[in-house]
Amino acid sequence: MAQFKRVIGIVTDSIGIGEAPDAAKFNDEGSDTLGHIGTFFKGQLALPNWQQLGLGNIRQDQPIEGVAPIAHPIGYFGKMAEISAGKDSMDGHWEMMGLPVTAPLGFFPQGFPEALIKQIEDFSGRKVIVNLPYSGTEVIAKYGEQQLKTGDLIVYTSGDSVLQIAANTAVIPLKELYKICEYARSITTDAPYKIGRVIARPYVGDSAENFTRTSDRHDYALMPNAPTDLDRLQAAGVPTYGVGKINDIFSGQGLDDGIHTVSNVDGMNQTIKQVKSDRQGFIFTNLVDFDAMYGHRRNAQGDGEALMIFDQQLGELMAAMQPEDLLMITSDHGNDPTFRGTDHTREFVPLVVYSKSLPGGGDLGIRSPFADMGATILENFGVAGTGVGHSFLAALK
Ligand SMILES: O=P(O)(O)O[C@H]1O[C@H](CO)[C@@H](O)[C@H]1O
Ligand SMILES: [Mn+2]
Ligand SMILES: [Mn+2]
Repeated sequence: MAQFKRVIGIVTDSIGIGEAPDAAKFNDEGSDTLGHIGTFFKGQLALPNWQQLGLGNIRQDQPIEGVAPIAHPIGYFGKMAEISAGKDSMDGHWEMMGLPVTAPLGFFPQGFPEALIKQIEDFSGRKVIVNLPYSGTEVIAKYGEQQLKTGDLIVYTSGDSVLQIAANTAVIPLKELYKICEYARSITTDAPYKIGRVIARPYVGDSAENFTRTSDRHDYALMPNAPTDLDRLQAAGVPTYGVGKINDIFSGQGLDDGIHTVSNVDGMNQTIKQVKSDRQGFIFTNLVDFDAMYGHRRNAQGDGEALMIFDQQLGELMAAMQPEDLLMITSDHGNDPTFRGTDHTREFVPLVVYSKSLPGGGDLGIRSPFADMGATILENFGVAGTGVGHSFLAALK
């Protein structure tokens, strides 16, 4: 018998809580997404619901401005350290579900090899331009007008193992962009490429002043190379449901069902809707706006505002929860909006856990790997794991 009938896992994408022990390896010493957003807001960051659950108690020694530790948190709190070789969403989410990505994926900081570009050109009949690491909004601001005239493909990468193709849908229709990305995915899964994700980046607009990316972004991740905890849950008959980009990150593996979303607000509304329904099992939600709209854009104001909106919706979610529900909120990596560059940052991620049927107040300490989350969910549903993570179910008392 499951202790909790439902588990709701929410990933606030890219909200780290201070440099990880191995941050130096990533040149990310000093990064601190939540801490620096707090400082930026000069005490005006207010996350009362998350704080009630224990968010501020994770960092008693170095409090987050506006999110002080409280005497009696109603949830359990801790932070998690990643062991995967990369600091991308795929690494983070797979690791949460018991599959750390230990073999490094392909990185092409100087751009992709000519041979690969040529294959994409031959397949698409379009020329490839840029082929360098770039911020996705900057690359379309700079090359979008050229693309409008020529129909060339804007290929770019980042500090992650990603091949991204930006296309103005007025000259490269969405369906065509997806086809090209599917092709690019099919030729980059193995060595020497082994690219974590191919990402379709459609946008609209007729000049650099108004180019806007659309929510038709599509991520083509590598297939998990081994079963994840999602597969184990599914095989045991525990229903699994993904909200937001969860389905893309796992290439649908181990997910019975799910829904794509257009924003954080939509993602939370969809999650609340499921919680209010008679859905059972595991609901896994990713909220990507923190990352795509604010973290990579180094927009601390926007990031903090989005956190406060999330917190209000968290209040709604908590109100909708039943006593037999267990909520876990964590993140997949950092993306400090005050840090140099525009890439993810190697940080601890916050972990808070809550159920109406539990007294709360417990310190879960530092958990590593992220797979402790999946191990806890498996133990709850009585499903065997591989021993990669360590369940903290017994600490929830
Ligand atoms: O700058 P944009 O296009 O948002 O891309 C960012 O989004 C990618 C996927 O999260 C990251 O690797 C980074 O490149
Ligand atoms: Mn992410
Ligand atoms: Mn990102």
